[in-house]
Amino acid sequence: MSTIISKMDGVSSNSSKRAYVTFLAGNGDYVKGVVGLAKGLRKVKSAYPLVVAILDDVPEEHRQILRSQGCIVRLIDPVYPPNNTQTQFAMAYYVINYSKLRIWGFEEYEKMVYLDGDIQVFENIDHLFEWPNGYFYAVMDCFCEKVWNFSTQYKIGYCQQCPERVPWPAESGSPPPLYFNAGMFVSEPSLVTYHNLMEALETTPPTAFAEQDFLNMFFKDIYKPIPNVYNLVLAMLWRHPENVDFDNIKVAHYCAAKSKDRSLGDSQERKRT
Ligand SMILES: O=c1ccn([C@@H]2O[C@H](COP(=O)(O)OP(=O)(O)O)[C@@H](O)[C@H]2O)c(=O)[nH]1
Ligand SMILES: OC[C@H]1O[C@H](O[C@@H]2[C@@H](O)[C@H](O)[C@@H](O)[C@H](O)[C@@H]2O)[C@H](O)[C@@H](O)[C@H]1O
Repeated sequence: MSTIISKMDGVSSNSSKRAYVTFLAGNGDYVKGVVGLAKGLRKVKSAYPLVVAILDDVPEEHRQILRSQGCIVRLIDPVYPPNNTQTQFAMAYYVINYSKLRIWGFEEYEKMVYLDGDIQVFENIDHLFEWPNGYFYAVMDCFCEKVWNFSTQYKIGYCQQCPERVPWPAESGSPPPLYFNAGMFVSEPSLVTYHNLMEALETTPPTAFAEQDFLNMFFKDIYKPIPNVYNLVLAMLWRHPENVDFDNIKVAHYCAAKSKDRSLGDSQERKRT
């Protein structure tokens, strides 16, 4: 049962209990993305710190670089989904992204804005912390990229970004619930929510989009779609330009295959995406 505890509404949050949070694993180029994120948040004069949840395989040199950029570096243990040899992740490395779930245990914070390391912030988004408690705010994803080719949506050409283009077939029942991209979200850390996440994970077979699928299931009752100016998944530019408010983009998410080469360098680690 996914019980999510949130502070009473109307109880104003203490600003020292707010933080931007990101996740870093490995010794490759993602650290460049996180440094870019830290610089971007500083450039737009964010009032809150960037906490970097790192796995133990992040080298000390990278940790020092992050600290020199004013980041708070928090070591977390990895989180692995229940063993299931049948699982075919959309990208093999997605399994490491389950470790993001540890951040709900950061109970020293009342509210967090999570941003992937391949995200850049171009305008101040501190106002997200003022949004009412008790909801999971995130941007709707797009199903049109090849990485979705295992899915029914992709096979029939359905995308939630333009449900009128290819309507969901009546014979397949109701259309899938709105589905968010887990590269950016606003949520409230709490030990109860964290323990419920971990407990639910133990009995949830892993699926293609790993923790993103899991988070969509867990938070489905309180999910609130927000404008894609807060997490512009790059593929939206060529898949759904009509849905992009080009003059007001605040956050760009370089998660399309190959887009990272431009943002994170062209190392071996990037080749896999
Ligand atoms: O080897 C890895 C894989 C992922 N990440 C972190 O997990 C996030 C999500 O992974 P990725 O960006 O590859 O997913 P995408 O949004 O491109 O699907 C990254 O932005 C990083 O913050 C990381 O640090 N090292
Ligand atoms: O582990 C699953 C990941 O799923 C999401 O990435 C996907 C998704 O956005 C697809 O729609 C894109 O087509 C694809 O390129 C991209 O990798 C999150 O951004 C990431 O943080 C992480 O949760």
